[in-house]
Order: sequence, then C-alpha cells, then structure tokens
Amino acid sequence: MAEITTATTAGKKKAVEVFDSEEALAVSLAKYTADLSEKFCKERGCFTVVLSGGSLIESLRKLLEPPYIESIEWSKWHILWVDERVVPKDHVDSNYKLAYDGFLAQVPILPGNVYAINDALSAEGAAEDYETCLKHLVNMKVIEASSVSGFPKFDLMLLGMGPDGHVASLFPGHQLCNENEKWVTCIKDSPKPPPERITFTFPVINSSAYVALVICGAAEAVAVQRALGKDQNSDVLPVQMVSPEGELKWFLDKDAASKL
Ligand SMILES: O=C(O)[C@H](O)[C@@H](O)[C@H](O)[C@H](O)COP(=O)(O)O
Repeated sequence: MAEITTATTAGKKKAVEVFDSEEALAVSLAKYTADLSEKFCKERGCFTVVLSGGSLIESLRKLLEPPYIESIEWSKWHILWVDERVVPKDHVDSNYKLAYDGFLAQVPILPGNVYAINDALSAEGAAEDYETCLKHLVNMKVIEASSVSGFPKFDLMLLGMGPDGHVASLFPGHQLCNENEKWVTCIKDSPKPPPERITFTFPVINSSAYVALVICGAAEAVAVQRALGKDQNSDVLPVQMVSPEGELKWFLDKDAASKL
C-alpha cells in the first residue's frame, strides 16, 4: 500500500507518495501519466512531456503494456528533454538514446514530435538552438506559455534526482540554479559526467502544469530527507527549488523515503 500525503502551501499543491517497491511506483506512474495524457489531449489536442535521463526511463515501462499501449493517443504526444548531455545521439551517455532505446522506439509517437538536441553544435550552440526550438513550439501553440511567468508551460515534466539533490543539470551551489532569464542554458563543468550538458532553467521547470519527481533507491534518501524532512540546513538543494505553478507530485520508493 502506498502512503500519500498532500499539502497546499502558498496556493501550490504538493503530494508525496511512498511505494513499497519500484514496481508499484512504476504502475502508479503509468496511470498518472496516462490520466494526464487523456486530460491534455482532450483539452489542448496535444500533450507535452518532458523527460530526464537516469533511471526515470526504466520507471516508465508500464506505459509500454496494456491497457496504456493501446489507450494512449500517442500521436498527440510531444517529447522534449529537461536536460541532455552534449554527445552524439548514438553515444552511450545520450539521454535521447536512453529514452529512444527504452521507451520511444516502442510507442507510435510521431518522429517529428520528438525534439532531440542538435548534436552537431557546441554546448552554447545547442542550448541556444533548443531555446529557439521551444520558442517555435510556443508560437505554434504546441507548448503553452505561462500567463504568470511568460515562460513555456509544459503539461508534464518527469524529473529524476541525483544523490546530491540535483535535478535536470542544475547542481547544488552552481550559479546556473539562479539563471532567471534564459529558457535553456549550458553547463561545461557538470560534477556528474559527462561535463558538458544543456539544461532547462528553474523558471521553465517551475512554470509547468504538472511535475513528477521520481526517486528510487537508498542513495537518494539523505537528499529526500533534506527536502521533505525536518532538516534545518540553510543550503537549499536544487530539488528544493522545484515549485511549479501547477501541481508537484513526489513518487518515492521505500528506500528513497527511508529517512523520512
Ligand atoms: O542527464 C541526467 O543526468 C539526468 O537528467 C539527471 O538529472 C537525472 O535525472 C538524475 O541524475 C537522476 O538520475 P538517476 O535516476 O539515475 O539517479
């Protein structure tokens, strides 16, 4: 049985759900994603989904099975990445390759609706190019624009978190955590290899309609405790800066929640 707590702080909804196993988490994450797909496909005629790298992709596997594989309107999905490593698309470190091999190749999402970074460019060039791509999609109304912030408002952002509390490629103590103008930026000294990446900035992450933070494993337990427990540490972790305009839901397995 999953344990659920919900809270509304400053008009913002936050839910935390703890699952007995990663398997149970994956079942719930599939239903959550499928329900949002139905809602947004009905309301907007499309569904913008932002992926991370890491273990998240594996946790999406239940979407590849019945009933979702048949019921989801895959042709209305648009896939983007919250962060990407500046490597060729067929490189073992590529988040595109990870998502393609583990998920995208098995669903009928239109190839033209999958927005990978341009891997022929430098980190700066790729970040600028991806921001231009987002601007085009906002103009086409594929991505909504937030009436509150003016930043792009994605329907669903699926985030992982590293043991140090990083999300996307926004690492603890890094100046990029404070970027508040750019939509997409680059990092050349990522503490997690590979060093060169592009990443969405916090204003974009926090303009989202729905954000799921998907976290499994004991290695993440301390950062989860810092973010959700009674920790008084004054250094704010990147994961604590996730505070979307819409709803935030934490999906934790019991190992990740073991210090709560
Ligand atoms: O490209 C990346 O490195 C990711 O997008 C990153 O933000 C990831 O989501 C976390 O590091 C969690 O990774 P794990 O789920 O593998 O712990």
